[in-house]
Amino acid sequence: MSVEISGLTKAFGRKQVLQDLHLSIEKGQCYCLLGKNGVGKSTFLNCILDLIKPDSGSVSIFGQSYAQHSLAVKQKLGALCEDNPLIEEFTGLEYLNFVAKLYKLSPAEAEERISSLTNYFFTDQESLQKNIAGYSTGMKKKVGIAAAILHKPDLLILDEPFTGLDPIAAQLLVKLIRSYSNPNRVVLISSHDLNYVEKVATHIGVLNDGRLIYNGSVQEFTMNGENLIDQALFQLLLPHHLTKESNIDWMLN
Ligand SMILES: Nc1ncnc2c1ncn2[C@@H]1O[C@H](COP(=O)(O)OP(=O)(O)OP(=O)(O)O)[C@@H](O)[C@H]1O
Repeated sequence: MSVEISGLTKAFGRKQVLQDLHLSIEKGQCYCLLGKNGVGKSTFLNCILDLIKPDSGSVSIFGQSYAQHSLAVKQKLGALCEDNPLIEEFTGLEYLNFVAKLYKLSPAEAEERISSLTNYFFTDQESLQKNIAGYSTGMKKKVGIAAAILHKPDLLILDEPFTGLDPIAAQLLVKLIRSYSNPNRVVLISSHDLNYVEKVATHIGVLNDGRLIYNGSVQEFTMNGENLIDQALFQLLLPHHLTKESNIDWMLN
């Protein structure tokens, strides 16, 4: 059983963002979705999360669909969305305890998991006692990631998880994603931070013009490590760019 996406299509007005997209992600994979700005990565993840209704197509998560098993499916997934909505009037700790209650964690489980995640991610524990409204973007992101992972979801979806994190926090997140990945779970990430993608991905998907123009293992994508992921991506998306005449010479002098 895996995450199966079949024939997913979505347009906003006249803009066709996703076109008949098919994808199967197996348990054990850390699948990283790449592509240029505005190509539809967040739209795709939001369709998988049932936050956006596709125009057509279906999503099945470990054999279950939202139409038939909405609650059961939602209990199996955890997500960091791109806009990372939190309850800003709460403190970081209040918010995490609130999420723990939503997922019906016992008080002991909640306490253990929240304290381990906050100790892991936050050097400044005092800030967790303050309202989220005053947090920096990176601090909010760390709270969002902790909230997504608290109930140990089988499917963890992280939209741009590295953006806004300082290099220390980003490295900690790499370690956390690697520890979290196991043969019974699926991790699905959208990211532009290819240095970090390189460290966590087992599989790569490249979205362009509404379709997946690449879907396969990292080894295949990088030709067994001959290329870095950014080189492979550049070759795929802009093969002629490097040889084209530069039109930015005006800024040289
Ligand atoms: N609610 C919406 N209404 C209208 N257009 C939308 C909406 N959401 C997204 N779009 C459009 O759909 C396209 C895909 O947006 P999306 O945010 O999915 O791209 P992305 O690949 O995640 O981009 P980025 O890498 O910049 O975050 C864009 O052209 C965007 O303007």
